[in-house]
Amino acid sequence: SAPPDGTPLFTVKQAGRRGPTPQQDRAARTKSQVLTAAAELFATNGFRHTSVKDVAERVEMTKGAVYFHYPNKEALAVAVVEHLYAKWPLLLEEIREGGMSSLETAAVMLDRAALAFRDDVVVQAAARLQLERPHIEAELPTPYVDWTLLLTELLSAARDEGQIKADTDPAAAARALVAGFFGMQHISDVLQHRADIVDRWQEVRDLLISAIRA
Ligand SMILES: CCC[C@@H]1OCC(CO)=C1C(=O)O
Repeated sequence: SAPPDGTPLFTVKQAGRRGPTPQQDRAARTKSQVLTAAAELFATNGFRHTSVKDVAERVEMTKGAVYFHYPNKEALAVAVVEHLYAKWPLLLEEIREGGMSSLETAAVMLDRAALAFRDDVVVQAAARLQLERPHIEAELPTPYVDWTLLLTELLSAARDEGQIKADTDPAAAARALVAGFFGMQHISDVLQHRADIVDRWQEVRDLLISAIRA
């Protein structure tokens, strides 16, 4: 029922609203701009040839404004790589809503990953940073393991659902798909700046999936 002083209920709810304040919104936008600028520089020039000064200049902010969000260049690299790995559970959730089979879900996950590696500069930067990890003094997430686990689970379900051969080893097939995808995206990047990644991925995918499909 309405509050005793007659204030419409929605005003009271607005007053207790837990959403971000305009200041918090602005800080979140700035932080995102800084991360994207760092990703663009990491993707193009690599970790060692990118400075916090370069990032600040790219977003027309002071170095202090960058340090407010990220204490150093290594923190920027960690944030970029963490952004890469945060994408996949959300993507899996979205694909699962489509009600596809486990095998189709695995294939579509990697199809979408190919598009992300072609179009998303944060993903491109994360892939380069993972190759440069020996020169980055920070704890970066271990590469490949998330994908291998995700695909192992999907292929185990696909085997149980009769979509792939009963004698398939899901973990071995998952490792082959991750290796195939990683190698494919790396070669496409070196030779074609990933312009042909979708075609190259479809070749790898069709060969590997046809080898295990029931
Ligand atoms: C999906 C294949 C693996 C994927 O390819 C590039 C890359 C960057 O390190 C990956 C990862 O860490 O999982």
